[in-house]
Amino acid sequence: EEQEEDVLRDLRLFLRYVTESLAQDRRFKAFAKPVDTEEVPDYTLVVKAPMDLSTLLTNIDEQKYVTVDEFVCDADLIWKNALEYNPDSDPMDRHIRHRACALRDALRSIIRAELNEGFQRACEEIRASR
Ligand SMILES: CC(=O)c1nc(NC(=O)[C@H]2CNCCN2)sc1-c1cc(O)cc(O)c1
Repeated sequence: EEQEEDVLRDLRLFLRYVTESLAQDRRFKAFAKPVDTEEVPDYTLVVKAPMDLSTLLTNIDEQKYVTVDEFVCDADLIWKNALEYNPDSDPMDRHIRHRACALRDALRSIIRAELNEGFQRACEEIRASR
């Protein structure tokens, strides 16, 4: 009902704030858009569930997420995929891994700093009721 839609609207605002904060950080440029599988043909052989910051924003607009944890599951794919696709000692692999770990930490840090416990619980109760 109305109160639930109010909570879910606030969730979308919060998730856009988190995603835009990451998208503005120059360190995370490589994670901004889907990896171009024409340019990187072996990418889909290694990475089974691609994800990027622009796709997160689309998912938010399409009301895919009812809790912060559901959003974090998708957001975590971005850095997990990068670690998986860049396992080697190659300088470029190491460079991308450092940025993937920075994204992992920035994501958790923004959420911990800005998320109200009661609000997260209200979202989880809506998820449980559906
Ligand atoms: C995001 C990601 O996982 C990624 N990984 C890369 N790894 C490499 O290029 C390593 C792979 N091992 C052999 C030596 N090269 S490039 C790259 C990337 C960077 C962008 O600026 C945009 C984009 O779409 C993808």
